Amino acid sequence: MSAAQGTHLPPLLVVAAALISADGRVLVQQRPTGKQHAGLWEFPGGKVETGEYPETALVRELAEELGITVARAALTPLAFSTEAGAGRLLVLLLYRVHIWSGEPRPIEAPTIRWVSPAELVGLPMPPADIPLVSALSRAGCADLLP
Ligand SMILES: Nc1nc2c([nH]c(=O)n2[C@H]2C[C@H](O)[C@@H](COP(=O)(O)OP(=O)(O)OP(=O)(O)O)O2)c(=O)[nH]1
Repeated sequence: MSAAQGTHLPPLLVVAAALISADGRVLVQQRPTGKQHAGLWEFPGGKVETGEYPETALVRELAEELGITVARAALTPLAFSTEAGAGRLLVLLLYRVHIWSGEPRPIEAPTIRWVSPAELVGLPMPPADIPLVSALSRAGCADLLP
């Protein structure tokens, strides 16, 4: 079945965060070995569980992956993308986040990095991230500040 025809499976909803530092840099993390897209850089986040609100899922994922606490009110929708994956449509929602408590540390990922929107463009990332990176780099560092 072609991507244009869609699939019979419901879309896979994934939420992710562009954590933005005081100087306008964005946090990315490397996907762990053994997972799809291993070694590529991604925005922290993960799958929305059945019955879960996207924002609740992202608050949960940021605590699990980076050890930080984020209020739902601190999540601002930034961009989204869709990608026809292996038999299932991925819908990726990206939120911007300026306020959190705790120091982000790589709990599940091998490495995290803070990069400028321009540096993001050159990083190897999953295909669904490309439109999100374009949205971020169009915004530029100054526009990303709160
Ligand atoms: N978190 C995240 N996932 C992304 C990005 N880009 C992208 O294509 N994905 C895809 C990869 C996976 O197919 C899916 C997220 O899966 P995941 O394995 O990170 O989700 P999870 O944390 O819930 O992991 P798990 O419990 O199922 O192992 O979304 C991104 O920037 N961030």
